[in-house]
Amino acid sequence: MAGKSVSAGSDEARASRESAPELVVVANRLPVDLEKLPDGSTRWKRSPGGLVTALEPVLRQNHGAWVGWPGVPDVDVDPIVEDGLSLYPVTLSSRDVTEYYEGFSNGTLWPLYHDVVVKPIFDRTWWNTYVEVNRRFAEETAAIAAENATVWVQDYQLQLVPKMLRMLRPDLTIGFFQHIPFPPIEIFMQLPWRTEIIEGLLGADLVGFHLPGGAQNFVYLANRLVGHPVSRGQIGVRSKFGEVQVGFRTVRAGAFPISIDSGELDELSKSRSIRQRAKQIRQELGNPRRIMLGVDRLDYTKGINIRMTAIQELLAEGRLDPKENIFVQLATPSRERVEHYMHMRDEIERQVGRINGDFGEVGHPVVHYLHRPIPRNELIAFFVAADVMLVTPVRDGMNLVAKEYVACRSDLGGALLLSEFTGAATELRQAYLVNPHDIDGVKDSLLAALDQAPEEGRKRMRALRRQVLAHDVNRWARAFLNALAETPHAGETGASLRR
Ligand SMILES: O=P(O)(O)OC[C@H]1O[C@H](O[C@H]2O[C@H](CO)[C@@H](O)[C@H](O)[C@H]2O)[C@H](O)[C@@H](O)[C@@H]1O
Ligand SMILES: Cc1cn([C@@H]2O[C@H](COP(=O)(O)OP(=O)(O)O)[C@@H](O)[C@H]2O)c(=O)[nH]c1=O
Repeated sequence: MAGKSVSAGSDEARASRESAPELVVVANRLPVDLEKLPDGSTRWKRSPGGLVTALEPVLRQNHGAWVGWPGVPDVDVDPIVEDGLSLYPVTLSSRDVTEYYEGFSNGTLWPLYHDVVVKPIFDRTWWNTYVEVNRRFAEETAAIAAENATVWVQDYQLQLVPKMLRMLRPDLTIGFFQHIPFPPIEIFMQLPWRTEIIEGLLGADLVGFHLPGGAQNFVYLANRLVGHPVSRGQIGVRSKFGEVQVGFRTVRAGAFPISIDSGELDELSKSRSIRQRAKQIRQELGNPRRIMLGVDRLDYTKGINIRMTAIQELLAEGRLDPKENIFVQLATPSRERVEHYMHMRDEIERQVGRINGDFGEVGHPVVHYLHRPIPRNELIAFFVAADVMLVTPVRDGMNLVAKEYVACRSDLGGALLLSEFTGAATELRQAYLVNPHDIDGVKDSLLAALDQAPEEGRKRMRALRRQVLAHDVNRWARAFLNALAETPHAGETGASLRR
């Protein structure tokens, strides 16, 4: 890759930075994945997940650069410029993928940060590779960013990058955003490398979280684990930031709930082609009275098994008629070589088989389950077609799908069943909010959502849409980047710091 062997501080590197990007996003994945086809050729396809959904439009509008992994191991790809967005691929070996991505990121940090919903694995080899790969991302970024550029590092896979990058390029303004929950102190303290992670994050000027609780946990840990003086007081949403004094630098921590391009989705969902496709989907499903929908990466945090259990029990109790109600679960394959994901898939597919075996008829299954990525327009048509959207994670940083469903319901139809344990639940208060651990509560709320009076449904959806349309992804990015630009420079300390 260009710039690879040039040291960040050399004259050559500085000269090439004159036309270099002023805004650089650094994320584990590029917004596109390289796909290897059976004939040996390759093509690019959109990467899964909400991080890409949120950041891609922002970066395109700002003609920025994106540093990330192209999604397959052992490929060396040249930088690409497409539609004003420059992509700088970082190569990961098969071993890196196993130990840094599947191992430390998704076998250690992911379950630890999601309430230890499955047991995290603490493996020193994985940690060492995590450090090594973080260093590579920092070096790649240091080599391409313009003088005094703004660099925005994303998510739990790259928590050491801010500190490493600051050491390589002290001229940069560095932001970090955590897309998954930042866990309660007692849980975080289990991590053998807890101090290194906090120190890594403290390399940033601004550390962002979806919710004030995450920011608060981080500020507390900066004091407890590293002994830095920190500010007191409650952290607000997009306001009232926490502060950590790191030598002469002030690091701020704040809450910035992420969102979607709601205006675009609203428009698209009203288009003739999407409306027609939504109608066709209902027909293809046999024109049932009511369609329930789930849309997720196949991840054990998403509570897909919980909604299946609720539906199964309601059918068994005769409270849900299998002739009138069908459930569509769209599940994108995710992290398929990680053991807990394999178990989850087996469990869900058993549940699908059992429900259809017990309650389906030939040609009329109750559950329609697709295990593949669904293209964006097709997803939008499903959102328009569905009567109740089921979002039941046991823990989720935000959950953009919940917001997307709302943005697509300009007809004020449909109902959103939403777990209290998603970031989205703090904003979408007029959803049917459920505790996913309380199956009876989930069942009752599901029936209430299915049977809601039309006026009640419209009232709820109107309020939900007001929230989602007013708080879009652009507002999120602007709020974060403006706060980053206003971060006090070295020496300008906050008022009330405590050790
Ligand atoms: O890259 P993968 O391992 O395939 O995973 C996909 C993404 O999943 C996670 O998404 C999170 O970010 C969303 C946007 O902020 C948020 O709504 C959701 O609650 C999170 O789970 C992960 O954090 C990303 O890094 C992954 O790319
Ligand atoms: C299943 C599916 C999803 N999408 C899109 O992916 C993101 C998912 O974001 P969310 O915040 O809900 O969760 P994670 O980031 O995965 O943890 C959302 O924009 C979906 O529309 C998709 O494009 N295709 C799919 O099949």
